[in-house]
Amino acid sequence: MEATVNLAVSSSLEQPSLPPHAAALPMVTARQRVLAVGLVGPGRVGSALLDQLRTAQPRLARAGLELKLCGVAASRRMWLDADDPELNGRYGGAQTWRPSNLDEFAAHVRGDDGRHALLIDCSASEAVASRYAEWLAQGIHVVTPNKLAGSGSFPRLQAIRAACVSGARFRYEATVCAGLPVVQTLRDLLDTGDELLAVEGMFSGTLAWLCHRHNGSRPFSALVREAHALGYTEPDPRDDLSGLDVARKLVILAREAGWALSLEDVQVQSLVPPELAAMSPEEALENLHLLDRAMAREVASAQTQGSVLRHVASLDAKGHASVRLAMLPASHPFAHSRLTDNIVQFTTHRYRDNPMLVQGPGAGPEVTAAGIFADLLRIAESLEVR
Ligand SMILES: NC(=O)C1=CN([C@@H]2O[C@H](COP(=O)(O)OP(=O)(O)OC[C@H]3O[C@@H](n4cnc5c(N)ncnc54)[C@H](O)[C@@H]3O)[C@@H](O)[C@H]2O)C=CC1
Ligand SMILES: N[C@@H](CC=O)C(=O)O
Repeated sequence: MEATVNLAVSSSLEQPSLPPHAAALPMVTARQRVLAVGLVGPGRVGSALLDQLRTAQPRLARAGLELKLCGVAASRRMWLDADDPELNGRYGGAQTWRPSNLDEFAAHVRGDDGRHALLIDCSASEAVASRYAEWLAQGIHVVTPNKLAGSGSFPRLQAIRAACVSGARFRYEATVCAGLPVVQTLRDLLDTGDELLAVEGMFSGTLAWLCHRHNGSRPFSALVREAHALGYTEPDPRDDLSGLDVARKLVILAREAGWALSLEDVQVQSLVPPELAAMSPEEALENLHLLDRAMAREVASAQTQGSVLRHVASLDAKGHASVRLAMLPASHPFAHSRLTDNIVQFTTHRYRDNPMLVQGPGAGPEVTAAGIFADLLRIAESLEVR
């Protein structure tokens, strides 16, 4: 899905208009930190992020951070803005779309004046994830909700980490449970000397919402379509339904803890029947009714037993990792979750008897965008004035 990009973002290069009350604020006289930002993947999450960044620009400028939103790249087209009249002239003016080229895009955002630059990947693309190491090595910071680098080939992830010797930073909080502070919480536990023993919980906003809403009154496929329209699902909802998306999150958390887990090590129960799995993404969206019979049986069986369906996952230090649809008694703590609630339960050496819980909405463009934005701000905090 490619959402329409609000080109008003290009006006970031103009003086932002201040809200009326801001006129009373003292003008910032100290030198501003400047951060050039390029966004790849203006879909549901990317568009929500552009809105949030644009809204925050005046506030951030008053706090000493000038965000230069200078480019958006989609899969086939990209838009570049520039302070450079020659470049603008050559392409018929800023705010013009032209064929996407990630080399050109990264070079444009990086500039040649030694400024701080950051690329945000809001795609779900392998091709984009494969560029991170190169960008980081060039000193460009990278922030992403895309799970493919964190859960994919281990050598590629090692190359990404190694490329950070340039001083550029790689942050990916939104890859696990969207805007919830999960990766940072785990990092803080480990950095302060705690030891991770196990993680369990509900890691899919889509499956949480589907389990919460599925009571047999509507076909399961209709609910999946609604979750897709609300922006909760992956671009291909089969990634959620097959358990792959949650398996990726487990791998990211395990690797954060220094455990060498890969996707093949995760035992996954898929809800996608083989005939649906074999279809193209477009065909699959047309044939979601193939899910209905089995899911009607699951919910009927849970109701007969006075239980609820919940999509749960777990991971431990021995490398046992699993993702499954469970029938839980109504008294189980996970049974009380609502809507897109994710629950992450960290059992650590310090939190051994009473595990630490992080809980809240775990999918949707706005909360995900906010998680990405928070990563951007953490990087911005550490920037020197140039
Ligand atoms: N929707 C959610 O609640 C959450 C999503 N995420 C992740 O955020 C990312 C984006 O998700 P959505 O916005 O929901 O998907 P989306 O399908 O709405 O947007 C993806 C965008 O990336 C673009 N794209 C694809 N390949 C590209 C390429 N090679 N170069 C440039 N652009 C490319 C697509 O055209 C599309 O505009 C995914 O990686 C997803 O896993 C993470 C946490 C929560
Ligand atoms: N599709 C995912 C989005 C967040 O990662 C989910 O439903 O959890």
